[in-house]
Amino acid sequence: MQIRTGFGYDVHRLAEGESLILGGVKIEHHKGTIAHSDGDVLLHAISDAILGAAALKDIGTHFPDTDPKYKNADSLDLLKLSYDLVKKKGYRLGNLDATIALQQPKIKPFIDQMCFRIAEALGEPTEKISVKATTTEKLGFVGREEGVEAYASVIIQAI
Ligand SMILES: Nc1ccn([C@@H]2O[C@H](COP(=O)(O)O)[C@@H](O)[C@H]2O)c(=O)n1
Ligand SMILES: C[C@@]1(CO)OP(=O)(O)OP(=O)(O)OC[C@H]1O
Repeated sequence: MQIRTGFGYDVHRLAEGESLILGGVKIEHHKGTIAHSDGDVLLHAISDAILGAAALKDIGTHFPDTDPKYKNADSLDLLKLSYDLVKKKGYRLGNLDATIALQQPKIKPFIDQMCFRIAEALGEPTEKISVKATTTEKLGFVGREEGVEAYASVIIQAI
């Protein structure tokens, strides 16, 4: 069985009054992400990891942030479309593991819901999906609450 790995990373700036959407879940907070789409940094990292595993470049290539079509786009749709490309190339998700780096708020209460939304968008069981969170102990731009980062790694398998 052919197995391939993929890795994704994304960062978005945080600003007062913007929406904070992570893993398809809206989280009430005084700050949110600045982006062309809905700014779901976690789903962008996961989409890049899935595309990268199949050597299909990245979401910026497939869904450019200069295209008005993707203004305020739901990143669950972009994730689904990314996975459609990977499946078309003959691969299925083995598993995915992701980490969000965010100083505030605590997002642990929303993690299961994020995994559910991701699994639903991919049409895969939740057992294949893992999402974690960390602060950066108040260090760097994440620690200063200027931005949020996400890292994702995946395995895909040839069907
Ligand atoms: N935005 C965040 C950051 C972290 N968590 C959870 O808290 C635990 C402790 O975080 P440290 O950065 O102090 O290690 C971490 O393991 C996460 O479960 C969170 O919910 N939201
Ligand atoms: C998602 C896209 C497309 O709207 O834009 P943004 O929401 O700005 O996100 P980013 O991760 O900077 O780039 C990927 C783009 O394709």
